[in-house]
Amino acid sequence: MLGITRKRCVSLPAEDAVRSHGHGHVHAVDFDPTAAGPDHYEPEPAAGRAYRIGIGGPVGSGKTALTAALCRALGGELNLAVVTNDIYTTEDADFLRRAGVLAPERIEAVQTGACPHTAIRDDITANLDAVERLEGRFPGLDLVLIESGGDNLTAVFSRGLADSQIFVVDVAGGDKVPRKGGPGVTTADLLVINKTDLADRVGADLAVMTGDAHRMRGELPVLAQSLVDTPDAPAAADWVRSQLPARHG
Ligand SMILES: Nc1nc2c(ncn2[C@@H]2O[C@H](COP(=O)(O)OP(=O)(O)OP(=O)(O)O)[C@@H](O)[C@H]2O)c(=O)[nH]1
Repeated sequence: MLGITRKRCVSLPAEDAVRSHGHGHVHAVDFDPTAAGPDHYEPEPAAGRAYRIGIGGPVGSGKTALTAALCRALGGELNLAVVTNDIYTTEDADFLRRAGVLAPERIEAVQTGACPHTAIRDDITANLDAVERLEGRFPGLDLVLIESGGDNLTAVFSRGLADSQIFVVDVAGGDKVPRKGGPGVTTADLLVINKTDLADRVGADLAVMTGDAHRMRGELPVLAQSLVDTPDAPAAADWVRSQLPARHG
């Protein structure tokens, strides 16, 4: 015995049943492994730094395309920068620079060298360094969009890195994806169902996708969009605008 209190599953007297959560025992601390919501006492972002929005989701769902669209929509009204994450390349940063959506020096590339979730959730140091370099280069930065590399349904941003997060899935992944859940689908501040223009071609039922998404997310917003039909993502841009004064003002 090490003489420290360890957070582990133990059996407690009946009066502590209030902490029971239905799998046959109670926890010694208020810990619910199925909890989906953020900490109610989550601190506000520190004044004087840029607001940070993480954009995550499965491979190829449209994260870079959404990032480009948001830069086009918001770059004229906000002091904006981007951090991209790729495993072995600077592919997404190169794409955004080539597309000319922001001045090249406003885009920083992080190479994770491992599964993307390791750099947005587990050890966020490289991403924080990139954000701080951008903040140093562009005083008064309003917003940094941090695009994750494509990962699976369990990959979400550490709240220490992103103030809000968008999770992007697409219809080509199949209309079963939203009901499969996972923290990206259930807890992201905005769920985007992308590539709605392809729904008929891949036999995906959009009503099923949005219905399942709302069922999995409760009150949290869901946005179905096509970046072919609306290349500047006006609804997603409005959502980003709504985040800034609410959390930063
Ligand atoms: N038809 C259609 N294609 C789209 C849409 N959004 C993105 N795409 C295309 O889907 C492909 C993948 O988009 P990306 O934005 O690179 O996807 P990503 O999630 O950043 O991909 P990774 O970074 O590799 O995970 C590209 O060819 C995009 O042009 C859309 O709304 N409709």
